[in-house]
Amino acid sequence: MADVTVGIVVFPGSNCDHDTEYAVASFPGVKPVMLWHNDHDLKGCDAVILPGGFSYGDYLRCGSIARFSPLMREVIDFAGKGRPVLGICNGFQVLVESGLLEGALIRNAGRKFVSRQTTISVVNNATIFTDRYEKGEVLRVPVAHGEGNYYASPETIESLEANGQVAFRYTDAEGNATAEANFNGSMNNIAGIVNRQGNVLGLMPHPERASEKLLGSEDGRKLFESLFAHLAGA
Ligand SMILES: NC(=O)CC[C@H](N)C(=O)O
Repeated sequence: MADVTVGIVVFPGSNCDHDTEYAVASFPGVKPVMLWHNDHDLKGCDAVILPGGFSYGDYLRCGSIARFSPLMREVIDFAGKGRPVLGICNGFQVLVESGLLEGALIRNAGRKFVSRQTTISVVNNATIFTDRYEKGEVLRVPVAHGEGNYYASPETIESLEANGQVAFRYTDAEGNATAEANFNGSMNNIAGIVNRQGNVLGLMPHPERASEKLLGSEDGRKLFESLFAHLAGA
């Protein structure tokens, strides 16, 4: 695989930045580059990842202050040019607050922070982030969030579904989108979506925490593999 560089944006309060760096660095030919939120330069990276955490202490709403970080102007511009941007958990929240993805992430149904293993299914495997998965493949990927309840207007939900923008759904181990699997109350069991152009993905589960056997699951690896193969032109 040709060398690719992946920028990981560090906000004050990020706490999955180094987990993400570790996971990214485990792929041959892929170099993680840490990017400070207060800079203005994406340093020529081929893709940008907004990692999980508690940017700005989750004040107001998760991601709502991080969205105004100087580097986010560059990220919005980069995404507008069709370049790949991935937001994981708090990163997903920053993406919806920035308007790069539709909808909102509100308090979990049950009002509690939830940290646990989940099962999710690949709904759309025809994206640059998911094409190494089978359609309907069931993955074990952990979550840890307080505001992961995906919400949007019925019209938006309808268009996300119709356009194949739902990338992942919370399901049971058989791939059924049951109410029990939907622990945070997300509309249509939505765990991750892409933008209309397909170059921006946000998801609440943490693929970087499911990237090697020792962590209990490797099911998140193919997400990175899909993206990195795309970047390398493979
Ligand atoms: N792991 C995370 O990124 C958590 C995101 C955010 N702090 C929340 O609780 O919803």
